Amino acid sequence: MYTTTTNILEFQIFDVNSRTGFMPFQPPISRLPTHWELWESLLDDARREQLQPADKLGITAEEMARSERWRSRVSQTPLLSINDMATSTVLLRRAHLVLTFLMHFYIHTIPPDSPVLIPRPISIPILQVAKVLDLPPVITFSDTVLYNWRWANNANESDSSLESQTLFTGLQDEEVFYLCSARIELRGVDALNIMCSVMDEIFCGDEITLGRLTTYLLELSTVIDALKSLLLDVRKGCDPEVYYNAVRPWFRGEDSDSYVPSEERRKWVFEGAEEYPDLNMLPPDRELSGASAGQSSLIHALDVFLGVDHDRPNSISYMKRMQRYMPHPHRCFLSHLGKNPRPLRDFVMTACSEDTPANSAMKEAYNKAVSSLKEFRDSHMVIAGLYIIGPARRAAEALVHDTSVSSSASLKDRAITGTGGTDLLSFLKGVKKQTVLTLIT
Ligand code: HEM
Repeated sequence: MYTTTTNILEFQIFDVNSRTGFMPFQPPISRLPTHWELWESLLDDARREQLQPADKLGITAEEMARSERWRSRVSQTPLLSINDMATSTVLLRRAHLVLTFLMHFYIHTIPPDSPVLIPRPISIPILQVAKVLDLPPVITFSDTVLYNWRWANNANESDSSLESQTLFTGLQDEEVFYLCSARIELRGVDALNIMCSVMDEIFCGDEITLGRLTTYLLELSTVIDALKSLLLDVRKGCDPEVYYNAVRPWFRGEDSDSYVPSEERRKWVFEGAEEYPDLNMLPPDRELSGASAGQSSLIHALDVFLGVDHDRPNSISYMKRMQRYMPHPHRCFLSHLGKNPRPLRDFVMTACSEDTPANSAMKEAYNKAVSSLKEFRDSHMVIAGLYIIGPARRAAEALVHDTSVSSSASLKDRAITGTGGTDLLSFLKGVKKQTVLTLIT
């Protein structure tokens, strides 16, 4: 039997809140209880000591030595049990955040020519926590954004008073970057509620449905326009060079150095994982991508709802892959939304077979919402150019002029030819093209 996806109770099943959307209604905890204090204090140390990524251009011997001392402390930390948190989602989420921040500090401070071996005090608990949460053992959008905020100074619940809880660098640029996404998630709640109303309307399908649908779709377009403005606001406090050179390096995944051939990329080895065969929750292809707002369930929900199809015939699409990095209930929400037996686009197409003013108005409103999503993606491409492609080119040029022995000739060649810029642009263009193809002509 058809059940509507739309009421608040169903939202709750999928851990979606009618006021905060994919962000939890209560701010996440900012520190684990004393039993796991060792993890929190190692993270405090990493930030206090301002550890630097080992491949930072011009890193000093003193900075490398400081990182090495910190890594040695991590390796000597006792292995803490997660048994006492296994039934608490709130604790598990903070544990995933703390352990993945520790893990990324650990990995990215290892000299570029040394293997990546994640020591047991981190590898075992992160695999255990990731298994219970059904998340990969790598930093995700949920760690940096969804479960990483609080209201500033206990202020009112207004999105302008948000703060991040945990940062790699302590820089304002990093916080602005995370909060840009957080504000989009909160503003997007209106879009989720409109989706509910639209689906209810289609379900009822009475005479005044078309008029109401038209109004809702125009509202949706306005909300998506607001998301675009919030995205562009990232430029107000996040400097592109700082983002690219100081912030982004920390949340790179195993596959992030796209200019390095995959067979030459360093594998991340989780020490002791073979002793826990039931922990084998890594995706079959061992993919461990870094955190990305491409993992935002909100944008995926807009795609699914409007009928933007990213699926590919013979391979799993980027968007599908990113869903593995979303909290399990949100992944289920998207899947549920995708199974809606009365998809909006089909409904509009069917209605449009009959040429009436009401049908035309609805089609126009639908196309306006899709166009707003396309324009969001246009702006996103501008941002990607500003924050990644430009700084990547400049970093590659600096590397070429770097005379230090640490930068090998082949690395310099690769960096200049393959900053990922061409791939990135053609990928983002492809996603945009799918959005444009969704318009109903
Ligand atoms: C400075 C800000 C941003 C930069 C530099 C940036 C960069 C990128 C990059 C490089 C990708 C390609 C895939 C990847 O590496 O994961 C990507 C994909 C994506 N990003 Fe962003 N992004 C930013 C902000 C955002 C925000 C705030 C959102 C929305 C919450 C967002 C949503 C997406 C989505 C949905 C994709 C998948 C492709 C698409 O749907 O067009 N991004 N982003």
